[in-house]
Amino acid sequence: MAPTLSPAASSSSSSSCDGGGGAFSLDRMLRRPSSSSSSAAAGVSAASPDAMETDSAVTSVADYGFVSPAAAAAANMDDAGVGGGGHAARPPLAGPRSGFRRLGLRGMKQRLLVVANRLPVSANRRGEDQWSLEISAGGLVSALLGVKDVDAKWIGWAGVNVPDEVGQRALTRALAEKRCIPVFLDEEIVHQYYNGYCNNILWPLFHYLGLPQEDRLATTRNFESQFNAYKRANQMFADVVYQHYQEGDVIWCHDYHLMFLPKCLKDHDINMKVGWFLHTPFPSSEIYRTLPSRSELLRSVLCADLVGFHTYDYARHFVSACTRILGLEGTPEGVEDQGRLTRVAAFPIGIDSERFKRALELPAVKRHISELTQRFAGRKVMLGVDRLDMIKGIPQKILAFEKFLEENHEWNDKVVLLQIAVPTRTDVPEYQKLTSQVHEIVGRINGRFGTLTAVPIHHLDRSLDFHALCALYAVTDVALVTSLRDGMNLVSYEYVACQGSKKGVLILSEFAGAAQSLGAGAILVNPWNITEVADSIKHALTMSSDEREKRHRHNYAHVTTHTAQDWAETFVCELNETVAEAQLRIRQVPPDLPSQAAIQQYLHSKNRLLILGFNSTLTEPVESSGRRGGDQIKEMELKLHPELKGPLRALCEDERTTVIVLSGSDRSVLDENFGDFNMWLAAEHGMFLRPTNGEWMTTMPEHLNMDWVDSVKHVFEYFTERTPRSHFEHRETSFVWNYKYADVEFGRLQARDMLQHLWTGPISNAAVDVVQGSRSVEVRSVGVSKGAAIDRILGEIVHSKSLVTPIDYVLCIGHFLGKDEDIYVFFDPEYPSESKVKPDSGSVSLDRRPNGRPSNGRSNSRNSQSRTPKAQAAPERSPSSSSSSQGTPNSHHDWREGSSVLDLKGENYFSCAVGRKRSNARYLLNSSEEVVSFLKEMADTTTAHNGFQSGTADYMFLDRQ
Ligand SMILES: O=P(O)(O)OC[C@H]1O[C@H](O[C@H]2O[C@H](CO)[C@@H](O)[C@H](O)[C@H]2O)[C@H](O)[C@@H](O)[C@@H]1O
Ligand SMILES: O=c1ccn([C@@H]2O[C@H](COP(=O)(O)OP(=O)(O)O)[C@@H](O)[C@H]2O)c(=O)[nH]1
Repeated sequence: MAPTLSPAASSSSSSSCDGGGGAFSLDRMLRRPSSSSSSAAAGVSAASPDAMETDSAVTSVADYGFVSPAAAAAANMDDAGVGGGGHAARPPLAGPRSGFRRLGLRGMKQRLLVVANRLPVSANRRGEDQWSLEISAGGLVSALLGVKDVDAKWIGWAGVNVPDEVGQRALTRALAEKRCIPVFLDEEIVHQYYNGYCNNILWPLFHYLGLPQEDRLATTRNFESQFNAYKRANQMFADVVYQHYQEGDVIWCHDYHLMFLPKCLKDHDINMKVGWFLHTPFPSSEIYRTLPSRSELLRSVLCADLVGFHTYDYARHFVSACTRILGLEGTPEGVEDQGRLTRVAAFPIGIDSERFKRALELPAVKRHISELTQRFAGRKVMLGVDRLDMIKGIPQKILAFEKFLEENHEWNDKVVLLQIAVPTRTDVPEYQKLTSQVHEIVGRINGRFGTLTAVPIHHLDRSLDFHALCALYAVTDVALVTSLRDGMNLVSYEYVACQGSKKGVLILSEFAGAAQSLGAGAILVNPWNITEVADSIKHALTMSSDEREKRHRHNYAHVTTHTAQDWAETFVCELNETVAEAQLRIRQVPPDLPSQAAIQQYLHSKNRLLILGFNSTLTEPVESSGRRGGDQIKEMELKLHPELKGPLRALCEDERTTVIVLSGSDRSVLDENFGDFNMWLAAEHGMFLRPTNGEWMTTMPEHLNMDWVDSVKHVFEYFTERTPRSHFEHRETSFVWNYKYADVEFGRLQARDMLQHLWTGPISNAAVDVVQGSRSVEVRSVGVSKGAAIDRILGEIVHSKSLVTPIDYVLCIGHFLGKDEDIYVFFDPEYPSESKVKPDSGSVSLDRRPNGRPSNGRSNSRNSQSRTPKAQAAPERSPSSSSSSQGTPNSHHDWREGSSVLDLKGENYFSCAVGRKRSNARYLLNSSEEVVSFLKEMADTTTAHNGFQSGTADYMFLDRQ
């Protein structure tokens, strides 16, 4: 499995995937169709002849083949790529990375649907129903073409507007030959979605160029419609996926064009396996958060099961954006939202290096090489190959070259820079401006340094075919990659792959993803530092052959072992594993509270106990998200949800119901919110108890050691002062430091540091528990926990109410920290009794009661629960100390001995965690809003039920004294 948030090593780490057995296969995509099959389809003409393959051993870029139906049939595969004996017809793949988990029916292979904005071919119309197809240039296309042995279809836009049905049908047929499926986008949507939102907004932003600044108002106005078009376009891609999806397929969405797609897909079918990979950088959250639609896009991407990036940095930025902007939990594995994990990892892409090496052996390429060698004899040749995009730093590169010429006159006639600038996104004004800017600089420099016979810069505004490109890569002495930002940059990989004999030097921008993999062998530069780049050019041109060789060897080893195929296999394998793990996790998540059953059992029971947490259970929701963090002041002042007042009062007034609010908050907070309710209040995790209409008393175990308080206070003050927007609460038996509103990453670091202090500092031997929440650190005396307290609280209630009927219904709802979840277990009749006493739980302190009588721990309690109830009055006790303002409950009684106060079986015990998926509770409610609806319904139903019964039965009052 790929290590998450660390590079998913693309060469060896996926061997575990083989465990799934069988070959996952995308291989047809790369098979070269026979000439008959490629021209046989009606209306399909061959791609441009100069790009056609001349050596049968190597596939050319132009028809880098997708399987034809005939070829598929020959391999016993149907057109959908799922054939009866498909995989048997093919030899098993060699090597440790060859296997992907095979899912689905025996003999069928898992299929991959690659969804990317662009198909790997662009279509040119040759007549009403005639199309020619040509490979499109670009990193993503090159990488996926390098992926062999996977059974895939590619869904995307053919890069052309086809308004008529005849044309659409013909193109669909032609593309089917290449296992491509078109998404038809009309001109307006392409303008708004592709030129607008993708290339004018997301692309510059993701490459740190910021949002468009001129004419702010117009941008804001356009933004809305462009974003809507973006969503619409993503939905159109999704619609095509639905049509072709078969259960078990893997859907791999690519790039910033399709950030909305994971959501569309999961909304349609939650069981789809969806991966999303970003080919560009993901910027620092400080840049990303300027995007108006930032949250919607993040949330949509998080719908995917697996989210991949080229580098660890991009993955880290993404997780950081999710924590800071959405307020979600970033974990080493990814991003967690309400217990659902989206795995996030780095999967550095590679190339099909063998294809380049083989190409160098082709006669056509050799011819090119010899022509170029002659043409530039006596001069060193430097090469730049880029799409004409501002992120590629072409002007900066040329200016650095100018500076080099300026400072090194001896090189004036001895070096040439060949710059291939492939036109791209030519409809976007920014790109048009860049073209003129580059032309102007090139013209100026050539004018300045050129001679009658030679110019220093050869600038080509066009793409080259594969053979010409390989030849160029092979003959040049230096490659100059000066991207201002670049997701990876495959040109640098391709250059290294073709330099087996020459061992030329790679000058590489430190802002390209490739710098992380090729940084050791390349000369790394900051492209903004023109002087540094100029110096590096000199260094490269004058480098000793020994140094060149060493550097080259390093990079060559990387490029030839981290291939595109490894990349894709690792990603798909990881996606399969992620989904399998998620399914396991889901199985462990408790089910939703069966509210009807809980209400019906409640109605038909005679003596009920409701234990309710307060914070995030009964409180009114406060909008809170990440950095802005909602309303801190409001949230710090806990308030009972206004809609709960009525229902809660109705439940409390029912004679057969005892309600306890059990909270970590201190007494004043509970007094303020529940002072006039007919209920029991337990503050500070149950260390203080207030009976209905009574006074507070303490339930603290005797000898509770509080010597640690001063030291802890000192540590908490120290960290609060140094962590903006954090705060701490000092309670009688605990301290809580809360950093929910602080910068999440800083808060987490500070928390880690604080824990170090607490564990190793002056209180390391104190009798305290350090409890970590998701954004808090709490220190409590040993023995302070809700589970431990409930034992004492229950004893107190039993006494005060002189119970004659056993409690035959318990509902316990709370958003409790792990440590306090022992309360769920305390009542659970089906929980093994041994596990109810946790070594560090407060129940241990019960055994130290001064009367020396063992409190029986949980086993007695459990025995009594499982016995047939015999209503017994609880033992007599001395007058309650609850009348004193700070009394102590009778600690000598043992309310369970010889009595059966609990009559709980599985069906009348409902423990329920709020908003936590990992819980010991039996059930879940997802939010405090759900708690509100549930308690309302319970109260309403009970009122109606009691009303109906009141005329006929008085028994409800008979069970109590
Ligand atoms: O289709 P276009 O709009 O013309 O753009 C071409 C592609 O450019 C981007 O490529 C990125 O992917 C490469 C492979 O992962 C990576 O090496 C490079 O750094 C990126 O810029 C873009 O992400 C693709 O979607 C475009 O198709
Ligand atoms: O004339 C050309 C120039 C470049 N490329 C290919 O375009 C890709 C560029 O990928 P890169 O990752 O360097 O950058 P991107 O253009 O995707 O941002 C490489 O695979 C090149 O081989 C091409 O096919 N024809």
